[in-house]
Amino acid sequence: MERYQAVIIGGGSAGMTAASGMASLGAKVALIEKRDSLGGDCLHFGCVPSKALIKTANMSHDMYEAADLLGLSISGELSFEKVKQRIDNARDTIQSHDRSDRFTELGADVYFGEASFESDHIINIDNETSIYADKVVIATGSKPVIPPIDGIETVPYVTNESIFELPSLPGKLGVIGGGTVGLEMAQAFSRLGSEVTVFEGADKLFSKEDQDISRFMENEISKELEIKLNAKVITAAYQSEKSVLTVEQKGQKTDYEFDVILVAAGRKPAIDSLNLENAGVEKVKGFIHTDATFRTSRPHIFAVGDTINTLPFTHAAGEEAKTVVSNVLFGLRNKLDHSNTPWVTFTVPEVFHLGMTEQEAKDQNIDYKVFRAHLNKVDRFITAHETRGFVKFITDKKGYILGAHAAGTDAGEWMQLAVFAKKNKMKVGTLSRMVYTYPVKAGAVQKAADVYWREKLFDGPVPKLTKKLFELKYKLTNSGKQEEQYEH
Ligand SMILES: Cc1cc2nc3c(=O)[nH]c(=O)nc-3n(C[C@H](O)[C@H](O)[C@H](O)COP(=O)(O)OP(=O)(O)OC[C@H]3O[C@@H](n4cnc5c(N)ncnc54)[C@H](O)[C@@H]3O)c2cc1C
Ligand SMILES: NC(=O)c1ccc[n+]([C@@H]2O[C@H](COP(=O)([O-])OP(=O)(O)OC[C@H]3O[C@@H](n4cnc5c(N)ncnc54)[C@H](O)[C@@H]3O)[C@@H](O)[C@H]2O)c1
Repeated sequence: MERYQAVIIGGGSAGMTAASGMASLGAKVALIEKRDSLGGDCLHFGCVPSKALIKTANMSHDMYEAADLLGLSISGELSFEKVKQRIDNARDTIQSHDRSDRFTELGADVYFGEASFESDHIINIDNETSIYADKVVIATGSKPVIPPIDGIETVPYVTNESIFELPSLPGKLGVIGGGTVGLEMAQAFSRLGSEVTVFEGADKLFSKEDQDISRFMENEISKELEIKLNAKVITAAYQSEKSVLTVEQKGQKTDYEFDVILVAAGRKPAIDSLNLENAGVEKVKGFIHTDATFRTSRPHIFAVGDTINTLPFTHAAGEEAKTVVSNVLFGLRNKLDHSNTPWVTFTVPEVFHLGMTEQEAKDQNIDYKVFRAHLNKVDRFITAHETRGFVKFITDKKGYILGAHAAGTDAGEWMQLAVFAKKNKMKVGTLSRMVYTYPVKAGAVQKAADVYWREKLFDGPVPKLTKKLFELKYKLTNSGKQEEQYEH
């Protein structure tokens, strides 16, 4: 039986990072992936295809808007095949960076097959091969939750795993779940020309965001999409090649007919087939339970990424995997908390989230301050006619950043400044005292940060003191001059 210092199960964002880190340090490593290529959900069914779709949909939407605005006309029909080609092209280009030979060149052995625990140190691959692992990293990611809706199995619904393979653009698309996946997809399909309705069980959208952001975004998104809140999908049926959802809202039941249904009702860890019980690895609320060093209930077995209950994002999975490398190989106890890990929702406008929301600051009885700027006061956004949105910083009393939130065009790009400042324990005022090129979108960050100095300099005791000082100086200078005048 082949023996390894570390076996990594799952060749997605987390698994690939852990495997390349460990192999680069010279450890004998195996990486096991159940699909026939590496890359994981992010590459095949998640971030990459969805962002390629969103960009393409926005191009189409902006083109029609521009034509309208400039008196041009557009002819021809959108080719969904071409949309899919752009998605495939982006996927293929990134896939080439995630080739398995990149890992074999680093010295790792890559196995393609489904892994499960035979015992706490023996990993079985496809019921054929068994390998010995001194240490194990579980990085098997997550999969879509299919809610218990009567008849859902009779409907040919799609999830994020199949939506990018649709043969044609759906005329009418019903989306179950108004979370990140649901809204990003719903807006993109709507912008390509589908008629989209989103059914969200909760009473609001963007529920993890700061309340100002969620209220603003709910309003923005509702301008483009049909949103049904507090909507409970009770039954699903397939009739005459249409999917019919019966939805209960405010005690009333209504039937809606769609060409395609997207189920985007959340995700759960993909750990069912791992036989965790053979290794004694414990779960809590369906996630693998770990400590802050990513050790599970069995200290030689680690878990990272979407299998654990932290932040379900690619960059979070990657950072967890980096942290775990030295913990696995050198027995260190490096920890990672996600207080400086941002996330972005790639709707239009884009939403950026870092750290505490205002409500969280209130709940923790923190004496906080808020600094904000609206994009309609920022020249770059005014010149681009993209003034929908705002920036909001939440700081402690002294101005140290606790949270940073924004909605606006490309907010995910220009708000990265806030991550640097927060991680390096800077006051929000620091973001004011640097020279920004004029005019850039990051000017919104400066505008919000400027408020810190305005309050400090102009609302505090300083202006009173300087006023007195200037009055005194004026008197002294001018009283001499007046006497001189009288003498003449
Ligand atoms: C539609 C969509 C869009 C998203 N967009 C973004 C985004 O823009 N930005 C962002 O940060 N995050 C985004 N995410 C989230 C992101 O995809 C995940 O957080 C990330 O992929 C998690 O990485 P991971 O390594 O934990 O899991 P994955 O990347 O899913 O990798 C897990 C791998 O393990 C393999 N595997 C599973 N079981 C086994 C087994 N038994 N044996 C062997 N291999 C196994 C799987 O095949 C998979 O390749 C998106 C998710 C979705 C669904
Ligand atoms: N831009 C990004 O970084 C990005 C993009 C997409 C996904 N993701 C990640 O993927 C994760 C999963 O996304 P998701 O949108 O599937 O999950 P989610 O948890 O964000 O949203 C699921 C939504 O579905 C609703 N819901 C659940 N069951 C329902 C039902 N029966 N009827 C109506 N509504 C129902 C929930 O109330 C919730 O609002 C996210 O947490 C996110 O971390 C990230």
